[in-house]
Amino acid sequence: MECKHFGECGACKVYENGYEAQLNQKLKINYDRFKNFYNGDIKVFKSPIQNYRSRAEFKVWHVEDDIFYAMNHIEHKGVVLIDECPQVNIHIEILMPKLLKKIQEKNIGFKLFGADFLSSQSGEIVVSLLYHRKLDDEWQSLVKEIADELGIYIIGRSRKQKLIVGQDYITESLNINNETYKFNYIENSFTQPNAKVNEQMIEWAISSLEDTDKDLLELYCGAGNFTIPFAKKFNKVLATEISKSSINAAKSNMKLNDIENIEFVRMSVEEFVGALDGVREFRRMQHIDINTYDIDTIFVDPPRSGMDLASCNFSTRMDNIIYISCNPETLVRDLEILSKTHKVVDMALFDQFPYTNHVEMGVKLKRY
Ligand SMILES: C[S@@+](CC[C@H](N)C(=O)[O-])C[C@H]1O[C@@H](n2cnc3c(N)ncnc32)[C@H](O)[C@@H]1O
Repeated sequence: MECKHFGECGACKVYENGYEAQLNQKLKINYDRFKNFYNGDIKVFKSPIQNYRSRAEFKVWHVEDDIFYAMNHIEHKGVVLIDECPQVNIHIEILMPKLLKKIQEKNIGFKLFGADFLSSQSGEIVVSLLYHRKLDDEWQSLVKEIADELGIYIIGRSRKQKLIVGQDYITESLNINNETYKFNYIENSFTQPNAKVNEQMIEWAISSLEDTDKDLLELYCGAGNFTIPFAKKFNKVLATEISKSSINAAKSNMKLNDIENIEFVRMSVEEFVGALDGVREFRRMQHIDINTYDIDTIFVDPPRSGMDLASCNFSTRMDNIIYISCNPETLVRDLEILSKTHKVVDMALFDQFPYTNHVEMGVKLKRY
């Protein structure tokens, strides 16, 4: 396990023991939860025990003339003031107190209620400052000074306003099977929160792909996090996603990695499945001739709500299904449908969210 104190660190030992105990507990719960679908070994992919989160959202709390980072209390009403946060990556952790100090020095804290951080592993950072007031030119010039002094990008957000100081994205490098992939992560769009676990998740998913000369269909592709490292394994890839900013980022990420065989389409899964079945025509699908695709594998990574019934039924037309889930409860519901035609042949637990009850699961299914 990584220790940021570079040695025999008592504090880290305490973290590590607590971490392992909780991870074992999560594993036990999920063996039990999925026992009706799978009784092989669940592969486990661990997180660093601290400094693992590449993005984090805090409230900004005002106490008289002072301001603090804060979070909602988990057990009761009210907030917890935060003076250190070892969960965020080391670059965000170092930045947090410095930024707060600058906000006070430059007097730009009036009606500031939130600060969202997004960082790459190399330390490129964009911070969104959220306000209950209109932001003016004076704010912009003071914030430019802060951004320059701290070497970060800052976005000011208030109702119907988004002011960009620098740029509204960072570029992350992921190491996947000893190759480097670059991704532009756009502020306020979905990105995987735990970079080290994300790398392991993509590697597991690649290892689950069959060698094939056929094509891949991906639903819920985001900014191409899986799509781009997958592309070499397939002749062509068709990938869909509902968010406009994510699909635009996915297209630019494809270019950033010199990949050409992916077609990204902005469509909800519901629209896409309907369009393929001819229920309705969509202009956004007009340039795609689905008959030129020979798809035998589908990869899905839905939000916490899981897939809908129509998309689950649609997926069962494929020989191979790979499902990444950030909510085991909706995964169980969806497996009830998928397992009627497909057998679960492999499962993995990714500890994206240490010290919480949440886990990310990976499932590989093959047609009976
Ligand atoms: C868990 S994220 C995964 C994104 C991507 N695979 C990644 O690893 O970064 C789920 C994605 O599903 C998208 N999404 C949510 N509801 C959707 C829907 N009904 N149809 C298509 N995409 C949807 C979200 O915008 C988000 O990008």
